[in-house]
Amino acid sequence: MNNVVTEIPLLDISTARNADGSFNEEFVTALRDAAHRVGFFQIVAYGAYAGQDQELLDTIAEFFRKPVGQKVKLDNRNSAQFRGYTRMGTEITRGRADAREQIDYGPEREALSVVPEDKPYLNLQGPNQFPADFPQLEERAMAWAELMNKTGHELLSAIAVGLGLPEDHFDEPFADTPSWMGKLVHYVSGDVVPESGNQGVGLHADYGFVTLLLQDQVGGLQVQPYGQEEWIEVPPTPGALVVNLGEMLEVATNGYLMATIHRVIAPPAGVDRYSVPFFYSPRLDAVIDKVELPADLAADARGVSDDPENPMLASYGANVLKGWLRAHPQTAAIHYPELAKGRKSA
Ligand SMILES: O=C(O)CCC(=O)C(=O)O
Ligand SMILES: [Fe+2]
Repeated sequence: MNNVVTEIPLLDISTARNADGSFNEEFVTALRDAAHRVGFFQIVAYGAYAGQDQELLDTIAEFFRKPVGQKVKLDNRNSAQFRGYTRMGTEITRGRADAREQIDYGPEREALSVVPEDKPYLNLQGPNQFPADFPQLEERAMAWAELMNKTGHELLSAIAVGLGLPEDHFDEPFADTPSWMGKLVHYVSGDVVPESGNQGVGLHADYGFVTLLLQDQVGGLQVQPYGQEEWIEVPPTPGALVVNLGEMLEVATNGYLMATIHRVIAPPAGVDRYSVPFFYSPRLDAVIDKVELPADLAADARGVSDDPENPMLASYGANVLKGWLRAHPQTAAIHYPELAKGRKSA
């Protein structure tokens, strides 16, 4: 039985490589331990310019202070890609409204004109919705995404090395048209969205490979490491980025690495919380093969979670579309009526 985890590890990613460019063994071991045991950790020194994190959070706060009439011009119900603005309390997790509003965004590409019926997730390629009259939001969000893509690649390379694989093991599924996702999120207290209780976002695991999260100093993000009842808080830490693993890595490693369950408790009355989750993700049509683990690691693989409400799919596109349909039922009913009909809410 595992010991109870009480702390979220903190790693300095500027120590990830030796002077000759190879990965540093001590870093790789600490990363593997954090990823396996907790599934959540924080990193510092990831290469943001001084003040970049706060500037982004301030820009988001300024956007969300605009009247809702202006924000709904970017309504994600107009987007088959689920991009743009989600109104307060309309995103659903575990069947309950979340006390947050947000903008979802991704790579700016044209939607495909023809999508094969058996690959509906290819519809997720398409344009963003950003406010034309507040251009700094798009500029800063996209610059952030570039930094997060670099950081995500570095972390996944180090994770590969920790699993005894070549550092470029996971590169191919990310080549050409990777389908990363960013979110600009504003949480409010539960009394603003009474049906949420105090659910900022309900408990869930992330769909992709690696999530890189910028949170402000308010707090409320909680994690439930594998096999334990106790929730632990991810303490807001100036200069740090929170990292957690998604379902694709759990599938690929047969549960040696886990998509750890987490949630956000809504802030107290009158307090706003802002965060920027970034999901470092491969092409929509990527299918992830299981990796061959060294025997000592394979012995510690825990298998893939068997939650009938949340089957894990090796096809990245199918896995991510499953998540969008569940979280945004109104948008799903408009753009994916056949698929939306077939699923019960989870
Ligand atoms: O805002 C946060 O702190 C976490 C959000 C989250 O877990 C998600 O959007 O997947
Ligand atoms: Fe999450």
